[in-house]
Amino acid sequence: MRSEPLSYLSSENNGPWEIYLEQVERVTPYLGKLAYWVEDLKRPKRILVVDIPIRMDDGSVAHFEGYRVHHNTFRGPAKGGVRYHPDVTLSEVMALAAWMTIKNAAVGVPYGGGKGGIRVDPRKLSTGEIERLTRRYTSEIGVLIGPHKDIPAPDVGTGEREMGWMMDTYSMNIGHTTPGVVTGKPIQVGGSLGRRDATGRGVFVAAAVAAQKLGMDLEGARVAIQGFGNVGNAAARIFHDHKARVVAVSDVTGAVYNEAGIDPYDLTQHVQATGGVRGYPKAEPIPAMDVLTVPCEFLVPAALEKQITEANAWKVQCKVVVEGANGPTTPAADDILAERGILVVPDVVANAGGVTVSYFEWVQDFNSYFWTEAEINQRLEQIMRNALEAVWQVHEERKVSLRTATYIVAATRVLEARALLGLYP
Ligand SMILES: NC(=O)C1=CN([C@@H]2O[C@H](COP(=O)(O)OP(=O)(O)OC[C@H]3O[C@@H](n4cnc5c(N)ncnc54)[C@H](O)[C@@H]3O)[C@@H](O)[C@H]2O)C=CC1
Ligand SMILES: O=C(O)CCC(=O)C(=O)O
Repeated sequence: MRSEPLSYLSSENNGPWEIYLEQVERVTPYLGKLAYWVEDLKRPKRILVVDIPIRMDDGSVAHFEGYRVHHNTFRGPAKGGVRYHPDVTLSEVMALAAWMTIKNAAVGVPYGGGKGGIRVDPRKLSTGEIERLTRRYTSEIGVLIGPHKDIPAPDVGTGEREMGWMMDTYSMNIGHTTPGVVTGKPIQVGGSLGRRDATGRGVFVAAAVAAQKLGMDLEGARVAIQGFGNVGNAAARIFHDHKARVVAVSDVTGAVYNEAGIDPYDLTQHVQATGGVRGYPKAEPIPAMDVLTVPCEFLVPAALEKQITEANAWKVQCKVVVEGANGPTTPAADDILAERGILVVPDVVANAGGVTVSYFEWVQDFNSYFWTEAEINQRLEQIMRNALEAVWQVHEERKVSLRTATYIVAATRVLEARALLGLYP
């Protein structure tokens, strides 16, 4: 099948979208007849770029650039988070949307893939400005979102608060309360118990499965975590609750290290009081990027893309990388880690706990009947374990990395759906 390069992409090389395309290249030889359809994975279904003008507190008007991308909808409505970060680009949102397609198929939730974002540093805006930005963005992307079309959720720089505003704006615009339009909302307006910690909990389950497969003990295992937001913080607490030893943590303010272990609950209090991990008195400061290369059993990148690269992969000293972030490891780094015998549990299954509980939230919203936190956590763990077992089986049978194994499982599901929807050769 012929394919021309996408004309609307910038000349960016080695950006997240190129990383995703390389991952698709790597899975293609394993897709058999379904490879006929692989072009579908390389093209987002639709892209919306919006201008978001808002009134600033000083009376001026500022314009922000926002995006919503539907990568694929063969298996269900688009689904994926919304990122507020100054470096957000269309290429990045396209990749994040595509990773959602793969992830949702890998864990078997009935969604395609979508993602959104705004090029903004929310730390430089007041609460009122963020609220106006969120509401205007929601209205601007209103043509794409809806409980049966596309269901946004939190990502970097957004959380329950923004999801509440998004739900309210959408509900006002269509004239009735619509909790199912977003997930990751506050519990009081239709959110789900367990969603807040779900991604970190899923990361822990992925680490536990890896530990069992490799015959490692979780108790006392050293864990280093890059990023101490929704994902990194929950992962740190859950590892700690299971007697693993969190030895290093970083965030945008810096990194801290303590060989004897850091109590993430105590560190959270410090972060709440001071705005970041920097200056935490019960650990020593280290250079921010060293969090990726300290000696440990489990390394959890839980911040941004392209953190483990050709430049530092040879310095990584863990046994297992469990990707909490989306796209933290480049394909070249993947190869270096594999050569060095370091196992990578890839983002598209390791961090799928968030969207899995988002799925539970969506189902609960439709039924207006809410489950207990114990039910949520038990079902989450079951889905994660089933997905990881399926991926591991392919990894062992086909002798491919866990990432390619996950892509084999997921791309097969997406492209089988494609074939069943028509145009079969
Ligand atoms: N929130 C969710 O449910 C899910 C998030 N993810 C992914 O997990 C990653 C983190 O997302 P969240 O925790 O939701 O974001 P967040 O906004 O809650 O936290 C991000 C954290 O990363 C830190 N950070 C930013 N730049 C950094 C840098 N250069 N070095 C070290 N730390 C840095 C921030 O200070 C903050 O602690 C992203 O890749 C996101 O796409 C994946 C699945 C679900
Ligand atoms: O909960 C969701 O719907 C999506 C979360 C997300 O953006 C992700 O998994 O990267």
